Amino acid sequence: MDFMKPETVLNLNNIRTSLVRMEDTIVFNLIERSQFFLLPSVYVKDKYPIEGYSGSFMEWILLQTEKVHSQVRRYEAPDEIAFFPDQLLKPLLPSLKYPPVLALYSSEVNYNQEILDFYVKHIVPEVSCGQGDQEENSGSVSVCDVECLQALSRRIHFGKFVAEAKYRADPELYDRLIAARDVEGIEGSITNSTVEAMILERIKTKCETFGTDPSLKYSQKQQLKVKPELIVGLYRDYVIPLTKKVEVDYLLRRLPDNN
Ligand SMILES: C=C(O[C@@H]1C=C(C(=O)O)C=C[C@H]1O)C(=O)O
Repeated sequence: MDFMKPETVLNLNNIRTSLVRMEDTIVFNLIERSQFFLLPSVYVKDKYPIEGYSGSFMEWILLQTEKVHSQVRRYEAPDEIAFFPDQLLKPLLPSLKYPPVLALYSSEVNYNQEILDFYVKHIVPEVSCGQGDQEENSGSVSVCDVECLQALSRRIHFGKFVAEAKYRADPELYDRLIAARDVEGIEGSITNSTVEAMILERIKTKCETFGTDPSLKYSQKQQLKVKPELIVGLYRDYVIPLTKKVEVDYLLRRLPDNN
């Protein structure tokens, strides 16, 4: 997606194509995480004492990753939103002048804390290969978790582009729904059940495809690396509902004069 071209960025078909591509990243990252045990220690606050820091080891790695990535201006991009926006560093690279596509308040629509919570509480226990706290994997698991979280965050917050594209397609409708604070009306208007069903079916196929070793003969029964119904369930119960929450939140503030 070329974020320098507003007409490209706000084309709903282009946005949906980007969301399809993000499925690959999310499925592959969750397959990676499925190699490891639960490792609850990396999620326990102050389990690993770090001077001047209070929090879990995994969140420390996430914070340090965001600091490094902010220095290559990752969080200047409109499709990237940090888990620790107040602790980012000044970019070392010159700023890119992204054309304004989203509303000025867009960066305030940040669901990363909710994403972090459901990832640790619901996704890790389901995706990890079993109970276990092998300390030697603490670093690998934390790095893997950061990849998963960043991919989920980008996908869910892409809902802002979906919302902006839908608003521009029918500003009168949304101005009326927003003025009436009709949350249900907005939810109903942004929901496309056909697209959602296609996404869940495609996720199932991708898990079955990416989760097998193509070099093995079909006759050899293969243990899938990750249960397709598990990732489908995560998309159905968390990823899509959170994306829609982002859309609704973004739209509830999207009045004609605040773009
Ligand atoms: C993203 C869109 O908006 C909604 C959210 C979807 C999702 O999170 O996958 C899919 C369809 C819609 O219900 C869209 O219309 O493509």
